[in-house]
Amino acid sequence: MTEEFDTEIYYDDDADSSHIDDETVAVLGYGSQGHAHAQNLADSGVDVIVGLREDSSSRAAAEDDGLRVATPVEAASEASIVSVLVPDTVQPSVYADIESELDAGDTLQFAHGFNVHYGQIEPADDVDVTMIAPKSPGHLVRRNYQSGEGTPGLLAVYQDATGNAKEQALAYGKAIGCTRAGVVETTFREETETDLFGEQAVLCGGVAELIKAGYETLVDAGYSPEMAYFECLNEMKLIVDLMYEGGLGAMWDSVSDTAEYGGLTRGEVVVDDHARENMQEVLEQVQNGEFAREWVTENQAGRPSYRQRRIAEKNHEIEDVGERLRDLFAWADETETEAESSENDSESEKVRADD
Ligand SMILES: NC(=O)C1=CN([C@@H]2O[C@H](COP(=O)(O)OP(=O)(O)OC[C@H]3O[C@@H](n4cnc5c(N)ncnc54)[C@H](OP(=O)(O)O)[C@@H]3O)[C@@H](O)[C@H]2O)C=CC1
Ligand SMILES: CC[C@](O)(C(C)=O)C(=O)O
Ligand SMILES: [Mg+2]
Ligand SMILES: [Mg+2]
Repeated sequence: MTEEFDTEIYYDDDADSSHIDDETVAVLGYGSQGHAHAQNLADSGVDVIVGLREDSSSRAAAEDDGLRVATPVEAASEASIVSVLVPDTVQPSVYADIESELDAGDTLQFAHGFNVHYGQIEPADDVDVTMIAPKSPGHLVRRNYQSGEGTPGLLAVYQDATGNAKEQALAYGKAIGCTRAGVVETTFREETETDLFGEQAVLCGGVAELIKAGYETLVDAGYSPEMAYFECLNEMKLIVDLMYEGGLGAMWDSVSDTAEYGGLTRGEVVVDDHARENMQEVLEQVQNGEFAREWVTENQAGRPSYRQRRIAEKNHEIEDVGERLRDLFAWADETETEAESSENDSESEKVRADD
């Protein structure tokens, strides 16, 4: 454990596998996170049972991967740790089905705090409620486990009925490979609010809008779509790789002085005070529950706005240009292989299903 920072970071040596070795873990869902947790747990010697609907499209994949599969109710009934890895929007109804299968002293384990934090799931007082949230898409959680690297994650304890919740969560984090890289202790509230803000304002929403706005600015000014694609989307990965390896400094060191001066003076023109005020508003809507209420209502209404926005995003010109360009260049094969290996990525399956 290191205490160099205010937050504590836990590694393999801080986790005692005996807290999970003799338990049965029900992994509900076999999508992005579910397939990674289930396979990593099993490879770490933990008894795993995957909980899926009778007619689940994921059932064949889980069985092909050598895992036992049952319904969520059967799996929860057999297990002492229930890892809830179905989509956030269906977790409340799946929880309602399995609630009566939880015995005193069992554990409800999450990878994101949305439903507990916003009161969509109210666990009984006599169960432990914990979170190990890998800070990564599920396919990398699996890939990093297999390569030996591990994936950084967060640990939080919402409810400690047994007095053993944190130790068991750490053992779970070790079994899925997170403590190899490092696990940071946090709370359900902090994980939920920072995760939602990050994906909305920066990682997913912010970056996608920045890319499209840059692309449209160049194309509207008469530059070729191919140039705009390379400049605003393709090169993004190469720049972010440098930041990932060595922070912003590594990126500024590697680009030309011209890029560095231009970036340092013009970046703040684009992300100006107005953009920062908008970010603040996005954060407030996460903090005061407005986003959560909107997302719950959107689902209850059958996702009309979500579907419409997905279609518009898919039909953006940059997607067509990118598809054609990726086919023409050497890295196309590698990209395709990675996408194909993401068979369990239900996000991409959902998009395909909506097509
Ligand atoms: N995606 C990620 O990388 C990350 C996700 N998380 C969190 O992990 C959790 C899981 O997310 P994610 O992995 O994206 O989920 P997915 O969308 O990938 O989950 C899909 C899986 O859930 C099953 N499922 C869907 N609906 C039901 C249902 N009603 N009953 C039973 N099973 C069902 C699907 O099976 P079927 O074939 O039956 O539809 C499929 O196996 C969430 O809390 C999320 O916030 C945290 C960090 C990153
Ligand atoms: C960044 C998106 C994420 O929060 C994640 C992969 O961590 C998610 O909800 O998928
Ligand atoms: Mg996240
Ligand atoms: Mg998230």
